[in-house]
Amino acid sequence: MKVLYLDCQSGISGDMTLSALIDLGADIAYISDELKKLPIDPFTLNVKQVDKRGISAKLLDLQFEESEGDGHSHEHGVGHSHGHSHSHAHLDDHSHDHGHSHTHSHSHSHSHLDEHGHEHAHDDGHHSHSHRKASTILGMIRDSSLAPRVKQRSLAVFGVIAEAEGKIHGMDPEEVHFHEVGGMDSIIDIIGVCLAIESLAVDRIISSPVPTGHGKIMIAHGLYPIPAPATAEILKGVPLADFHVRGELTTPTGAAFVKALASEYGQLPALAIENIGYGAGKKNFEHPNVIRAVLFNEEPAAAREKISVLECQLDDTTGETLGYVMEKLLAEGALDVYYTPVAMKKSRPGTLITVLAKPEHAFKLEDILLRETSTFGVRKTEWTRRILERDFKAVDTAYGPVTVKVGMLEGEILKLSPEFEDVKRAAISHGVPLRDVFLEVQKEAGAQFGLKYSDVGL
Ligand SMILES: O=C([S-])c1cc(C(=O)S)c[n+]([C@@H]2O[C@H](COP(=O)(O)O)[C@@H](O)[C@H]2O)c1
Ligand code: NI
Repeated sequence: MKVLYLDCQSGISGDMTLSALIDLGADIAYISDELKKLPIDPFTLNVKQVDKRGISAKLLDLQFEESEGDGHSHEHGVGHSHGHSHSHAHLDDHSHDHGHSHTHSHSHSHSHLDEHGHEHAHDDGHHSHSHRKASTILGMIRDSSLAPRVKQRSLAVFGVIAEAEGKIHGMDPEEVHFHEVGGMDSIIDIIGVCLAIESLAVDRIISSPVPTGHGKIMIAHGLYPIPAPATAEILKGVPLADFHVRGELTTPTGAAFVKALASEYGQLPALAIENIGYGAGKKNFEHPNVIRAVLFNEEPAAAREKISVLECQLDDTTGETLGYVMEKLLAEGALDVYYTPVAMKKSRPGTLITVLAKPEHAFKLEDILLRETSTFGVRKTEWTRRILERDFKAVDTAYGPVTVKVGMLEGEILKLSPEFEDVKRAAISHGVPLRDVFLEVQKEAGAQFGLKYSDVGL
């Protein structure tokens, strides 16, 4: 299973991410071809190699083809309901960290209010560009021929942005009219990233903590704080990085990737790296302004799981209490509990209590140790364990049905283990030795699963 780690040490934006994934090996022709099936402006998608403080990285080179006659390169294929000719749609037209280079001849003034032509749109707090209404973009994605996971991921990203914009502007998310974030570039960045993820066959995404940058940014709405309100809204629940740089490091689109696509936040996973890609931001800082995309190949997910290990040792607890505590821990969901005799300080013999638990049960089990034993503290460590896939099958025997636990490695049956309580019940009810029932289950289970007796772990 492929795992993608987004190392956002200099923040994250749409074009940086797309560049990094292309650098990582995503098929640019596939991305471009799939995007061209959508009703969007004609474009060419390229990347060029740039140097960002000594790191060679890909920079997105997205060019829109000029349309004849109107001097306006963007016909806004999504919706096309507006007749006015202001040139507003492109989110990279302002000074924040975007790598798109445009070749259109019409003059983008680089004064945001003007170039986005949005002043009119804000008179009543609503916007008239139906081509950038959230519901129109979401509809276009739903009606497209994009692969199911590409659709699902793109909808999730746009959904997160629409929710945030809706909250900021006090509107229904479906009715939100994107400005910068709704431009053709953004549509290409967002769906392009989802296509790139598909091209790399990524199943799981982890993101580093995210630095936002600080200061002010001029956008269509005016002079806004950094992080922009939409970015801040989207980043709720995402750990921020303790790295403070003047300027916008993370944009709403970048934040939305992290929020909608990553299932975990944290450090690089403890896996072998397969490949690394660097995507450049447009700005230059004292640090390399790049995002690093790292690809891992993980063992099949089912084969390894996380467990919590709880420990404490006691030198003043009775055997009666220890017996009671073990039963209680198991009843409350511990996977296993075991006691190890230990020699403790002051020459005292003691008992080390070890509890294996699912991470979600750890807190409750710690409570039991703290309340029911004399300990003043509990240690917790996180382990992973590789386990066989398992299934439970009923096997008919001369002593009635007995449940057998089947252990498999990549589909191959390695172990058949009769459930002890079933065997015990059958032995008692038939008045036969436990061993006779075991041997009978061994014979029947071996025959049912086509294993030799010697392969049946009885
Ligand atoms: O377009 C809109 S409404 C918009 C809102 C906000 C808010 O925070 S609200 C911020 N921005 C700025 O647009 C650019 C583009 O962001 P991308 O995610 O499309 O790269 C960025 O500078 C945002 O701060 C736009
Ligand atoms: Ni607005």
